[in-house]
Amino acid sequence: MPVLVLAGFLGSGKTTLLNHLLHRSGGSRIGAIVNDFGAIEIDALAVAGALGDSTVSLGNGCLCCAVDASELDVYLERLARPSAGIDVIVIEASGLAEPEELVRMLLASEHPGIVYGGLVEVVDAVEFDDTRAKHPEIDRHLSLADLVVVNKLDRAAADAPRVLGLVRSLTDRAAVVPATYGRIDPEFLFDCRPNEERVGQLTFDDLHEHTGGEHSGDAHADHLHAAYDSLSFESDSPLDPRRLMAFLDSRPEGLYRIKGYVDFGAHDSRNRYAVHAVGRFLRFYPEVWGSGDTWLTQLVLIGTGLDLPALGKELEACRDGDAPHADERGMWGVLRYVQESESGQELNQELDQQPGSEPELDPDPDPELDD
Ligand SMILES: Nc1nc2c(ncn2[C@@H]2O[C@H](COP(=O)(O)OP(=O)(O)OP(=O)(O)O)[C@@H](O)[C@H]2O)c(=O)[nH]1
Repeated sequence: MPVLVLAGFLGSGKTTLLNHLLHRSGGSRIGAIVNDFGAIEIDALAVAGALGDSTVSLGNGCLCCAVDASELDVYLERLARPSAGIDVIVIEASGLAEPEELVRMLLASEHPGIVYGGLVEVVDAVEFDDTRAKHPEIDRHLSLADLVVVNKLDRAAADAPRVLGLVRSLTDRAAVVPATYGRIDPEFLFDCRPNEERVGQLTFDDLHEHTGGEHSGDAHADHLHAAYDSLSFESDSPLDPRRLMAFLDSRPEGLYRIKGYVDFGAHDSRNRYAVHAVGRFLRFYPEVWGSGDTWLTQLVLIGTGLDLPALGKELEACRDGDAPHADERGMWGVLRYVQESESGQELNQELDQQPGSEPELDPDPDPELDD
């Protein structure tokens, strides 16, 4: 059974692409191993409808460091057994994982039924230049890829030819596929074949180094995630939408990624709100609460140079002390960042936040009434 690695920097669209594949894979059944950087497994929660036999979640830390190949084998074994009826396994790496390490782990796997199926890298076309400037190692990741999906082209239409050309120049014969919301033909995935030469470059010593001995503390010092911290926040009392918006509006530059689910209590008792921030991009996605759901807020914040205790306190201060008296205007700030439908995407394209600024789209018919 082929096992593919789905990698790409924080927020590039890996979970979105995986969800697309899970919905559109035709007759083929995809097993997923989802690896989250934060302690709360937001990505696993977001992998739609697939939780159960065909999805395994590995939380809290990058797979490239958190488990060794034999642990990964246990998870592969679970998905690869014939009774699971799975045709291909996709490992969604955390946005800070080292793809090379994951490939090595798969090549070192002792599971007889699996074969390394290639590396898929997802690129955020909007953030690509900034991400490369901050993390030159991204170029190396792309050079190892067998398929590169240049995503978010809806937000980078004018720049698409340049970004696609640049990505092509950084890859080594990999297929480069343009995409929006990760909507690629699943055939690309099944056709994705690892380049034997690149795989051959990972020597026996590399494999031995990774699987044979203890990791020394320094072995991972140059990994992308070494400079990143994460904060996981959970609250069973609802958050006040105005306070949360004030927090988000003033979030520090280093806070690159926020993801999770927010309970606004009586402000909207029908929906929880999935929230995603990637750089200055911010969106909320209302999702109707299920009857068995526990009403909770669960957030993961990831970034560099963060004062985590201070951020934690600020989030705690977003708790709503006055929940039963929710007024309908309280949600307006949040609703400005809701993408109503995919056809409404154009409206939202220009909504990306500038630090401290208000978005242009204003659903408030009478700004005087706003507090
Ligand atoms: N406009 C736009 N937004 C997108 C596109 N693809 C993904 N997004 C949004 O980008 C945000 C991050 O997407 P995810 O799929 O969670 O990204 P990820 O790579 O799994 O994130 P991490 O696991 O944190 O690294 C979400 O708000 C998505 O809805 C796209 O093509 N266009």
